[in-house]
Amino acid sequence: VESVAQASKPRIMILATGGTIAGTGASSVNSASYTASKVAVDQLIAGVPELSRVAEVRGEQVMQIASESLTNDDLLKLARRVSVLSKRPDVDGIVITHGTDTLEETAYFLNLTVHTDKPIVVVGSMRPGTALSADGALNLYDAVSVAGSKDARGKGVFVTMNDEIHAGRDVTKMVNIKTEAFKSQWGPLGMVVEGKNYWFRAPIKRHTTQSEFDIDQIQTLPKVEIVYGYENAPRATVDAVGASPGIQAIIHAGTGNGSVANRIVPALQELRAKGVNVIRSARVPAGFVVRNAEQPDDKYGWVVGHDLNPQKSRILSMVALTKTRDPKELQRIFWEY
Ligand SMILES: NC(=O)CC[C@H](N)C(=O)O
Repeated sequence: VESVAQASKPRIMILATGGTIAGTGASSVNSASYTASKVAVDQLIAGVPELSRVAEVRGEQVMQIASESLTNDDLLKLARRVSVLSKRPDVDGIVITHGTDTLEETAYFLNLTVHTDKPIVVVGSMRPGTALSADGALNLYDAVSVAGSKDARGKGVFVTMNDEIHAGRDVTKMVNIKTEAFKSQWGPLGMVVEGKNYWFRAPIKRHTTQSEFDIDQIQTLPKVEIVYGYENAPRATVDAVGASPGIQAIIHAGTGNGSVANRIVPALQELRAKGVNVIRSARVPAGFVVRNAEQPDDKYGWVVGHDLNPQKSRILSMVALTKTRDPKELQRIFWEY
């Protein structure tokens, strides 16, 4: 009877990439100063024996880095591994442990490019495992329970932090220091309590199996950079970034409703004339950029980033540019994903 019960448990792969969830501090009171990306995946799993209550887990160390140092090559490597594992009949779901600083970018990239119905959950922590009230163990337990849940199938990529289940597309790191670091402006999808999932909503934007993008067909990612808007910002920054060899799009992290300083508008227009796409996003952490408000996007051939923040706008632009450089098509993609 015991072995039958064992066999019926979902089989979850845990891919470890580093971050605070794999961090260690000098003492239990070091919640903020510690070294990230130290603990190996087997040790992480051994530290949470409760995982065996909800799943049969296996671990794999894909990399061991702080997420602020993640490159496009790292992202492609991780996504390809997730894609391969998601096709295996002995894998029911995938959990990725990750540093929290750029976790939202990785989660959105996987959401856009991995073709699977199987749950993929990206998870991190705000305190290292050595700290008082460390949050990584419960976050990981929650992630594994979501990855093994039938209710989570076909809903794209998730992030589980602080008992909440967030859509990888919507979630962003809003607060540093605190364990309630991750928020979605449209709300979380659900919660995990004692390993049980409670769902309240589902994502509406295209993802995973419904996506026109597929990691198995993406060889490289085009260069897309971000420039920040602020009082007295010079056009020289835009010019310098625009002169970067091979650049295909520039994300303008504008003020307010994606507004652009009068001295920067001509710099962006010149780049557009050279074939570089201009995406208007905003530095404001919530709301969304309205097309043709603040700037005449139709007239300039610019694209608006919808409700995606600058870093997520960069992820979607890179993925979209693997298929098209037409700003009308790019805008359609920004509405749909
Ligand atoms: N809380 C964290 O995971 C931050 C640690 C590190 N800066 C990273 O993003 O990997």
